[in-house]
Amino acid sequence: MSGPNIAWGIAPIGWRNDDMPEIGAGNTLQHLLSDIVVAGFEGTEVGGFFPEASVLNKELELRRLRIAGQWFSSYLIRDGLPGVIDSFRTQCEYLRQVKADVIVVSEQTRSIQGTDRDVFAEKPYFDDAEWDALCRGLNELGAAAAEYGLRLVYHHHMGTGVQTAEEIDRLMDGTDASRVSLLYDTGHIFVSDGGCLPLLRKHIGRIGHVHFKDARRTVLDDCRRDGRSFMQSFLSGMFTVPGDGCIDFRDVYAELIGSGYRGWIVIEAEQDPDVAHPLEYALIARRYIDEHLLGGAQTNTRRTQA
Ligand SMILES: O=C1C[C@@H](O)[C@H](O)[C@@H](O)C1=O
Ligand SMILES: [Co+2]
Repeated sequence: MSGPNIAWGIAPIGWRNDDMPEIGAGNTLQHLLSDIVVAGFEGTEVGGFFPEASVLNKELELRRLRIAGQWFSSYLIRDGLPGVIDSFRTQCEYLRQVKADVIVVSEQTRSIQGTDRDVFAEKPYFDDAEWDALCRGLNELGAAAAEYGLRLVYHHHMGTGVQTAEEIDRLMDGTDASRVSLLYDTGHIFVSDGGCLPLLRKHIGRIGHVHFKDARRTVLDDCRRDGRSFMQSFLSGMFTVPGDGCIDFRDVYAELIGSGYRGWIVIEAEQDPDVAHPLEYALIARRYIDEHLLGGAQTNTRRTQA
C-alpha cells in the first residue's frame, strides 16, 4: 500500500464505461492495465468487459496489479432476495477468484441513472416497506459476501433511491454494521448535496471503500440548469479526476487518514475517452495525489520499488 494503510487504484471507467458500453469500446483490457501501471496505481476494479478469472489473473500478475472489487446492481425491492442471491453469489465467487476485497452494491430499483430523465429532479424515493426490504436484503447479501472473504460496500448514487445524505443515514441506520459498509463516493455526494465532508464525518466508521471523483462546477451548474440525464451529464464533462475539478481532496484525505481508514481509494472519473484521454487524466490524478495529498516527498509504492 502507498501511505501507511492506503492502496491507490483507478477504475476502468475512464477507458470503458459499463453505463455506456459503446464509448471507448476499442480500449482493450491489456491497454487499460498497462496504462494503470504507467500512471503508478496499484490496482483497479472489474469492468463489465473483463474476462474470466484465470485470464484476468494472468494479466494482473504480469503487471503486479490487484483487484479492489466490482459493481453489483441489486434489485432487492423489485425482485426480493430470491431474485438477487444467485447472481450475487456468482459474482462473489468470481471476485474471490481474482482476490478482490469488496463487492460494490447499488440498489437499482426505479433508478434513472441509465435513462434520459433529469437526474437532478426525477430521482426515485422509497416508501417505508421498500426501505425495510432493502435493508433486510442488504444484511443478507452482506452475510453471503463474507462467506467469500468479501466486504459488502453500498454505493450511494445520483438518480437512485439512496442518493442524499439523509437517505444514506437511513440506510446506515437500517443495516447491520458488521454486514454492510459504506462506499464513500466524493463526486456523487458533492453533486447531490453540494459538499462531501459532512457525509464523511458522520459515517467515517462505516466506510469500507472510497471513490475519489471530482466535479467541474460550471459544467455541473449547466447540467442542473438544463435538466440533463446522468449520462448526458458525464458526457458533458460533469466529472473529472482529482486535481482537475472543484473539490479540495486535502481535507477529505486528512479526515480519512485521521480516522484510521485502511483500504482502497480508487480514482473514478467517467468522461468520454475520445474527449478526455484516459492515460493523460490518470497522470493528472497521480500528480495531484503525490503533490497535494502525499506531500510531494512521498511517492507511491510502485514508483519507490522501480
Ligand atoms: O462507482 C460507480 C460505477 C458506475 O457504473 C457508476 O455509474 C459511477 O457513477 C460510479 O460512481
Ligand atoms: Co463510484
